[in-house]
Amino acid sequence: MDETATDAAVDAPADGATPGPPDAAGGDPVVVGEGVRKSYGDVDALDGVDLDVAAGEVFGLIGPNGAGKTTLVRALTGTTEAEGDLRVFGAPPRDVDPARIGLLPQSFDPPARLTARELVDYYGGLYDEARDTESVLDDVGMADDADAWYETLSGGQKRRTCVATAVVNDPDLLFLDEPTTGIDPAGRRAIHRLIERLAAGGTTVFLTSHAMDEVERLADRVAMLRDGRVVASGAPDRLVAEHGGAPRLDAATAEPATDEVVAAVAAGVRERLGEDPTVEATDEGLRVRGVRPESIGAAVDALDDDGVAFDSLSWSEPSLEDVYLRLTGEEYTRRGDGGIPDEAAGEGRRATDDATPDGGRATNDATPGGRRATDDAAPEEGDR
Ligand SMILES: Nc1ncnc2c1ncn2[C@@H]1O[C@H](COP(=O)(O)OP(=O)(O)OP(=O)(O)O)[C@@H](O)[C@H]1O
Repeated sequence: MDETATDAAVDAPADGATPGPPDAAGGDPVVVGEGVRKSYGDVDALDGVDLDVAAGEVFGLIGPNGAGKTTLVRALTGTTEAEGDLRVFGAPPRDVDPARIGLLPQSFDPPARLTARELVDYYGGLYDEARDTESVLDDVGMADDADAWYETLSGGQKRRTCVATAVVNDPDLLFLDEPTTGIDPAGRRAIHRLIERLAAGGTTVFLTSHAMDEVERLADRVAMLRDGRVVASGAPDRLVAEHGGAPRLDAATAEPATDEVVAAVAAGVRERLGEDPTVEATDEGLRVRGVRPESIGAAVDALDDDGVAFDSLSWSEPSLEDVYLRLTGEEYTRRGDGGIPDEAAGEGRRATDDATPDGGRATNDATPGGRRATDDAAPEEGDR
């Protein structure tokens, strides 16, 4: 667990200079990117990214659709060209021994008329040394379905099989681009356990995911990309402490909360808790921020005092998801003020205001295990 490598907030400087990445703790970083840039036509997919990943670390990369996560993974695995200084095990990505790298691309369509076992066997056969196929299938929860053709597997089973092909060479550095998309909870847990086991064994893991709970659970450090820039990075708990906001009490009310109700509840909470609360109308009802566990009763009493009829109540600590929502400016309340911090609202810039939010592109990811194709010649085509 590396708590020291990167400060909890690293915003790109206004003058465009690219500060050197903070030192990763304990020896040379396995992955280094300094001033990494990549454009597709007018779209700046990466706009000066600095990062470093220490050996044995699980590094989580998060960000909205189109933020540049997959492009960064591709740049770091040598499957696309990018400007800037990129080093993996101290070498340019394309010079790294593929046997040391595992790669699960975001989009990966292996031959459909092979069984899961044959696929893992096939990818394992590309290396001088590979793990035992059966144990890899077992790791991803595919042992029982190993004889089914890939094309007949469910979406989640396919993804598990793809994960298996990415780890069959027992890589030192594993890139997982949204590994659990479409996988059911049991399968997700199996993948999480696998990542934890690999990390415990010394594998460095570079993980992108939209599942904040997954990243919060697995990652030692997280970098958040927005519009091709790192807008925050650090250990998840530090990010939550600095950007997650206050604990909150959510009341689901039958009627939408009017401004009058919001003001009355705010006054009541202020009186009962002795603090200046933030009360907001949400889609579901009301949200009171800054309610500590010992104050939940007083906050509920304040709702009662004002005759707020609620169907349910929930209290929650801030999480990485709150950090994400605040720093992407996606936090939403019905009244629209959302509690979005000024620094988040003004951070970064929209490099691609007119870019399609989901990337709007064909599948063009790399083959797993470091056997590479590039998209540079035909960026819109699939490469598999
Ligand atoms: N091969 C390509 N050709 C043209 N534009 C591309 C290509 N790959 C990515 N882009 C653009 O670069 C930007 C970053 O895309 P990227 O796929 O890296 O984002 P992402 O963070 O991985 O998104 P998502 O969460 O949707 O997977 C997007 O605007 C996308 O449209």
